Amino acid sequence: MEKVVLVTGANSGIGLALCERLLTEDRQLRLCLACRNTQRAEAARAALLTSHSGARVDLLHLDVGSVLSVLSAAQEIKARYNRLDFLYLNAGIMPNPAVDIRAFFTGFFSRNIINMFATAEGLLTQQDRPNSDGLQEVFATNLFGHFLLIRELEPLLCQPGHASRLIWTSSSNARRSAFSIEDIQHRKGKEPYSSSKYASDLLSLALNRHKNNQGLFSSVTCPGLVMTNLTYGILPSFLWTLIMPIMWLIRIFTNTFTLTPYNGAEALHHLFSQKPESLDPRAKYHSLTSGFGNNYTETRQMDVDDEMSEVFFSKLLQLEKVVRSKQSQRNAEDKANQQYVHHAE
Ligand SMILES: NC(=O)C1=CN([C@@H]2O[C@H](COP(=O)(O)OP(=O)(O)OC[C@H]3O[C@@H](n4cnc5c(N)ncnc54)[C@H](OP(=O)(O)O)[C@@H]3O)[C@@H](O)[C@H]2O)C=CC1
Ligand SMILES: CC(C)CCC[C@@H](C)[C@H]1CC[C@H]2C3=C(CC[C@]12C)[C@@]1(C)CCC(=O)C[C@@H]1CC3
Repeated sequence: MEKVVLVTGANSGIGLALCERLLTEDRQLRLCLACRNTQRAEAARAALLTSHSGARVDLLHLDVGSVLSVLSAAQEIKARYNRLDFLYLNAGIMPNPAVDIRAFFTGFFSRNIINMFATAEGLLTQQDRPNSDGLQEVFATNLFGHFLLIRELEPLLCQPGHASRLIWTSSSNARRSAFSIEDIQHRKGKEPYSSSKYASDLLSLALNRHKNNQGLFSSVTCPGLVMTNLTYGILPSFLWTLIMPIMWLIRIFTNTFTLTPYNGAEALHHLFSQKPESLDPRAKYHSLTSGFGNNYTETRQMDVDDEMSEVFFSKLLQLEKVVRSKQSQRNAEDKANQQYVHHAE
């Protein structure tokens, strides 16, 4: 039976590399690239079909940071497919990043150097802002849009006698200290990216608790440090060019510098062939690359607890209600406006 796999943020970086790897693994696959940028999505599809002629690759417009787009994309998915085996929740942003150079040099000459390079702890801040739905953009894109998508797709994902899988692209930058259960959207802090990734770790745990008995299994991955559009946005390009040889050198000392999207997609690809029974709901699956360039996946325990994940889950359900009712109000207003224009004409 052909598997249906949907990947969000599939037009570049880790998402696109994952699609390449999945098509190499399973030629029968029906792959759906869910992307917000249609032009880039078409280019990605063309590239995939060049290396895998005859493959079944569909496109779907999805801006995961927009409630309206998520709701209409979900309708489209339910109309197109009668099953969804894998949903890769991969799209992500890190807007306006800034590196704390002083913290970098302090860390560089300390015992914390390896951890600093692996997790960017204390190094990175971002500036976030509310989007047109009134949600913080990083939270909306990296977490809430995906949550809403899962909720909308439950009829496909939770089918009796059939297991479906969620696979999150989290990060080594996900830190409990950056997340506040009182401020789940991270309105007040300067580490919305770290907070949103920690939130995905919490949500995955809660989803497993609530949905495993309905055949839905969630896992969290960490791709390591990968050179993609997201990372290239952190430093000016001349600086990346300057430090690139150093980055390849550091790779000898830390296996988390996976660097290429192909390597970064290792754990995401590894999970594709794992049976649901073998998954650990509290584990993060890390893509790692040895100094000799060999890829492997390692499981490490996440710093998450049941109580916090449960509170977080109920807060998300509450927010979902608010967001849905706002959206229906908007739809009603739009309809009324259209009727008004129609009558006026
Ligand atoms: N690179 C790294 O070192 C690491 C990355 N990650 C995570 O990996 C994931 C993939 O990022 P990466 O490949 O590095 O970076 P890229 O910028 O190459 O890929 C990000 C993808 O997400 C898409 N995207 C962003 N916002 C939206 C949106 N609102 N709706 C739909 N798609 C969207 C982008 O599409 P578009 O072309 O439209 O912008 C793009 O396809 C992210 O979740 C990131 O946080 C985690 C750890 C490390
Ligand atoms: C100032 C310079 C000479 C050197 C700066 C190096 C940093 C830019 C990088 C060191 C650790 C990196 C890292 C990430 C981004 C780039 C670094 C901060 C991530 C935060 C990228 C996105 C992730 O999800 C995790 C990465 C962890 C490590």
